[in-house]
Amino acid sequence: MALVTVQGLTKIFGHRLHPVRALNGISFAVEKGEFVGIMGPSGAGKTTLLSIISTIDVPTHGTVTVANTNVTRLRGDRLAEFRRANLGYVFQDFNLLSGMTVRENILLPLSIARQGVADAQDRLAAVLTVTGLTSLAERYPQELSIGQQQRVAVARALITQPTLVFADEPTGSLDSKAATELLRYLTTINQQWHTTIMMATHDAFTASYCSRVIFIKDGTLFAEIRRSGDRQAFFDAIIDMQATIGGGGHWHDVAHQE
Ligand SMILES: Nc1ncnc2c1ncn2[C@@H]1O[C@H](COP(=O)(O)OP(=O)(O)OP(=O)(O)O)[C@@H](O)[C@H]1O
Repeated sequence: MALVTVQGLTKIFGHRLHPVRALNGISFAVEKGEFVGIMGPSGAGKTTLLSIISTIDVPTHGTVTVANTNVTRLRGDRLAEFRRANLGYVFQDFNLLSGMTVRENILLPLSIARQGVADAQDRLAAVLTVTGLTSLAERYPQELSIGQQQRVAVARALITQPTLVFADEPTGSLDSKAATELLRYLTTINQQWHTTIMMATHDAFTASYCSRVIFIKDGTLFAEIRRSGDRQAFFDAIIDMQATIGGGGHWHDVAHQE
């Protein structure tokens, strides 16, 4: 049973006379426990796709089902409740609050959702461990490296124990060492907690940590590759696919070194 089903998704932006078709009838499914990368040239529709699946935007046509709920139909309180119960968000500009410690930033989503305090402390200990932040819990964001700040954003996304985590260019502002570290933590979360992750990225190295990469071009599904062997072989396959998809797109494909 798929956790996410995307069916005939179309998004048209702009004025009737100058429409921009960002998504063009795209369909695919994601199983529970997958770590899925979304790649494609600049303007292919990656952010638009992730925004609609994550309920931040609505499609012009088509449906998205997450955990048996048609999320494209949800509005108001029911949408807010669905997000709180099921979804976690990690973005490139991670928006930590500078007046709050790491611990307070991570706990913030729970105070909004009014979870019991005893449970919150258990969850806090678990997410601090899985993101390697236990010793930094009482620091303020500005006392951390950029990579550590991004891990706080991941911990904050995980504190509600979401079924599905969305990451849009999560390594975009990190150097290669911090990116590698973050990707290792995301892999641990995916493998130990079975959290399903959907991640948009330009970067083949980043995508090589996924279990499957979906390539989109001009708002439609171009190809997909599954990781079967080691990460280096998967990285090479991703680079080959980027060359194949090529065609007028712009890749920011600076390979990271481990
Ligand atoms: N709010 C908007 N209004 C009009 N056009 C938009 C809007 N958002 C996106 N688009 C257009 O839709 C298309 C897909 O954009 P999107 O941001 O989803 O691509 P992307 O694959 O994430 O690109 P990038 O890799 O450059 O971030 C582009 O042609 C873009 O210009």
